[in-house]
Amino acid sequence: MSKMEQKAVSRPIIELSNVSKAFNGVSVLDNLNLVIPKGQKVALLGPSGSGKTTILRILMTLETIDAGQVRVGGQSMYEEQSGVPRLLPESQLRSVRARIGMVFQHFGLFPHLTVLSNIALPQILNGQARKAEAEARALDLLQTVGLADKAHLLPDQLSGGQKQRVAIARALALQPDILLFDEPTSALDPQRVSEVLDLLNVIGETTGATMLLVTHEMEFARQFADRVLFFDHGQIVEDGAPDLVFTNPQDHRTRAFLGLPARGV
Ligand SMILES: Nc1ncnc2c1ncn2[C@@H]1O[C@H](COP(=O)(O)OP(=O)(O)OP(=O)(O)O)[C@@H](O)[C@H]1O
Repeated sequence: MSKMEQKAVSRPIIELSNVSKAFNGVSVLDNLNLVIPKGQKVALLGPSGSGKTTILRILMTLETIDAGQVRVGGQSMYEEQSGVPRLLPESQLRSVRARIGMVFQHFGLFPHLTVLSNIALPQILNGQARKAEAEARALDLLQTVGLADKAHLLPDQLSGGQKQRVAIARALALQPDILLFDEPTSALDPQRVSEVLDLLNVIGETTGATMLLVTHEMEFARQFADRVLFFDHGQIVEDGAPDLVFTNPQDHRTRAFLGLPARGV
């Protein structure tokens, strides 16, 4: 049994059922269905504007859906009112939110806080730890991402790759079992990309977290993912193991995106 098949038999941690979303009347996600088993590492690929980031933002409740349902760990995030999905009240969403961490494309660090405080603060605000405990955990995480010696610097005193590692440490601080990454390598020099890949692999192995990653870098996706999804106009047009999807995609839109000849040519 392949790695992907093994994970496919474990229970789903994320389920999007018939999810639609439009911005200003323009459809971005079109009746989308997606089931992600616990522990899977999924790369989301596809043309710009195809809806990849919107999926991450919906899971973070930074966007709401127009139709359908989203479940995390079996818990629904929406209730239906007059046929329209409404996000559940904050008190009921808290446990879902606590499970999900996101690393944003441009890091999203607080510029006036030290690296250590950037990682400690969410734990304190979340009521997960008091200051001393939060800072001890932040230092541990900085060790994990190889930046223990930068704890007292401000984010602007770090390189892009280092900022990215701080953002990853901050997402890990709340011990989520789902991690979302929006183009984690797009702001980095090419030589830093393999460092991020190594770090994500270490995190995957040590935490067993389910990871969803939006990227435009095919080689990165191939090395990172158990499963690759290609999006086109808000639909998943290809879904499979990286080796299959990159070498022999079935859908003509994926083939065009990858620069492969149409089938039968
Ligand atoms: N808050 C918003 N308001 C209006 N339009 C939006 C909003 N968020 C996203 N969009 C639009 O929705 C579409 C899908 O955006 P999304 O960011 O999900 O695409 P993407 O596949 O991640 O693209 P990229 O690869 O360029 O990041 C785009 O056309 C975008 O302009």
